[in-house]
Amino acid sequence: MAPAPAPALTADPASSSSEAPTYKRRRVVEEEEEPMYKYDDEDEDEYEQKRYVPLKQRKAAELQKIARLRAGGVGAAAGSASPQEGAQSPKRRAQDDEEEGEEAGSSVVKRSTQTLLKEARELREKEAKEQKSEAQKQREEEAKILEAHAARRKLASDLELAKGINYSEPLKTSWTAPRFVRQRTEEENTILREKNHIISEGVDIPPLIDNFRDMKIPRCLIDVYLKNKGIKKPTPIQMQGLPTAFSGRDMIGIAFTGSGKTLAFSLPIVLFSLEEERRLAYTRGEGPLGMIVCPSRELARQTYEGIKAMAEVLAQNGYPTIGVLLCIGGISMAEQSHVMGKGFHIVVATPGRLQDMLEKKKFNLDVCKYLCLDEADRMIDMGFEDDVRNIMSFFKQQRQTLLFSATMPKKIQDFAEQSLIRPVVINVGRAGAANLDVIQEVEYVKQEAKMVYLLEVLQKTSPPVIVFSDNKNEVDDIQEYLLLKGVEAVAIHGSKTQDEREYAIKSFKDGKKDVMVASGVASKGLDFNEIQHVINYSMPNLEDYVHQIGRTGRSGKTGLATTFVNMNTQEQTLLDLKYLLMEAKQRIPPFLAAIDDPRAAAGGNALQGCAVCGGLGHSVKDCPKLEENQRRQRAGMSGADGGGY
Ligand SMILES: Nc1ncnc2c1ncn2[C@@H]1O[C@H](COP(=O)(O)OP(=O)(O)OP(=O)(O)O)[C@@H](O)[C@H]1O
Repeated sequence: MAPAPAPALTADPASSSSEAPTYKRRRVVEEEEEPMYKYDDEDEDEYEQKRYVPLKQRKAAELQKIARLRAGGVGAAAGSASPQEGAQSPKRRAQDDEEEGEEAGSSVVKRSTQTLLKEARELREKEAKEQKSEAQKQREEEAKILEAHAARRKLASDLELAKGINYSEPLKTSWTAPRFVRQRTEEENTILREKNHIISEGVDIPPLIDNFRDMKIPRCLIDVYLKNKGIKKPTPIQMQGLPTAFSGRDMIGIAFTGSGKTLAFSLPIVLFSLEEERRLAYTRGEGPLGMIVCPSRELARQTYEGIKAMAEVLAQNGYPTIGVLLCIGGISMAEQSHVMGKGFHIVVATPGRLQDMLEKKKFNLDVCKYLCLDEADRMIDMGFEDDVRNIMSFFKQQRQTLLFSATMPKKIQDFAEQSLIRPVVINVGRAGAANLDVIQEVEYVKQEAKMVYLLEVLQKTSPPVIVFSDNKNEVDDIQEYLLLKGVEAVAIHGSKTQDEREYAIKSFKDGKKDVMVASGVASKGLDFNEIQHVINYSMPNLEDYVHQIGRTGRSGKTGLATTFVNMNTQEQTLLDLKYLLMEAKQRIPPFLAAIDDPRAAAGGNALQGCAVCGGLGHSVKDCPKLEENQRRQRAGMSGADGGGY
């Protein structure tokens, strides 16, 4: 390659020797018949050497040259001498040439190679720097957004906040793990946790226990209640969650849908009640000892029924009676006055009705020591945060607080952790990951073709099937269409009366109806018997999607989920969905595979996920949930579908 004869080489006053490399290089150029690559500005440069050019002009010419070379990029640079060389000071250039060696021929090749390499390296460095600063900028931007998002008050009662009450030690309970469990080393516990895919964080985490007998649960509950439900062995969230709750520790339990979280928080409250009642029987006006708050009436009722069944089995086996109250909107509390009349231990509630009852002083939380928020993140998302905080202000003493959900974005975890006392965080799988027992199929269906296609998709499995739509009118339309086509379908959404909702759930649960058409909120967390197929008539946000498909594939059985998407589905959501399918090793349809992640092109870590909603396909900067929250805040509305009251 031909060198670029630069004026600086001859003009360097530091080159006193006649053997100066500048000289040799000039000879080489002269001897060459034609340089392999010709520098466009060569002649001009030669000319410039021979006349005086004022400094200002020289600088301007240098700058122009650099700009031209930059515009040409690496490819153009390879065809020329180095753009950097053009920008070098004369002295530096002479030094470079000195370093390049004495021999003319080899010096030509060597110099140009080195220049190109140097140039490429510099370009790479420059690009890396630019990328780094881009990533840095993005991180800073995200941190700011998160800070604003986290600028919520602690999830503590106003009373506690006002009085500056800060409990530092967890509650003490009389429960202890068996000796052989306590004697296990931390390494042994770690191995057991790893074997069961449990990740626990916190200080002094209670050891996990992998069978119900060793948990010191009354025999009748194991032999009757659990056996009747086909429950023999604890699931991972129960192995770690039950000993943690029994020990009085605050906890955040995150495990995929259908993994048995309900038992992990219901059983401890039942056993604490039993112990209290044995110690000193509850009388009229006393209680509750513990509370479970759920985001929807149906979920509250389901949990209530589970606890009632446990209490009945205990009573039938000679244990004291445990009073359980259901406190949800849409039912007459007078019906349950007999429960309140006797004194009761447990309340299962939705936030609105609970708040109402507390404000009307129908009962109080003077002795309440146990609070569980089921689907805690959803409750906060649905706008119940202030209700929950208000409920907390009715507590008069330290409580044990438990938060459970299948989706718990890191930011809500962080926020909740601040409000708990030395909490233990238990994760089974990634928060927000789909249940691996669900086969997920995603189909592109045009908006106008959906209804007809639904009939075809219904044939994929035998009943029972749930069809989800997030629009109440659409829920009604789908039910009507299915009924017209002879499909036994019921519908449930927040605008239905309580009787209609209860009828729908009961007839579907009892197998009298094949299809339930539901809005997401109304059926969240519900545990129906062996749902074969979940159809998402339209794609909801990713967290709702995970909860909705999680109505099938429960208790270790396999289920199918079909989701309709089309051009109305946001690309962001589709990208989130694509990553979720990849994570669960599901088939990715070509139209999803074709969606590129802009972060991947920018060199970002695509699979890190959004700290606000947990979606893997975007960063917090583009979080649709954050946008939705802001929109709601501006409009001053809650996201509840009427389901919580
Ligand atoms: N140890 C167990 N072994 C087998 N089945 C179990 C076990 N524990 C609970 N189940 C059953 O698994 C089903 C799902 O349990 P549960 O409703 O508690 O799930 P979940 O984790 O709360 O799900 P979601 O997040 O959807 O609310 C229920 O029918 C329950 O009876």
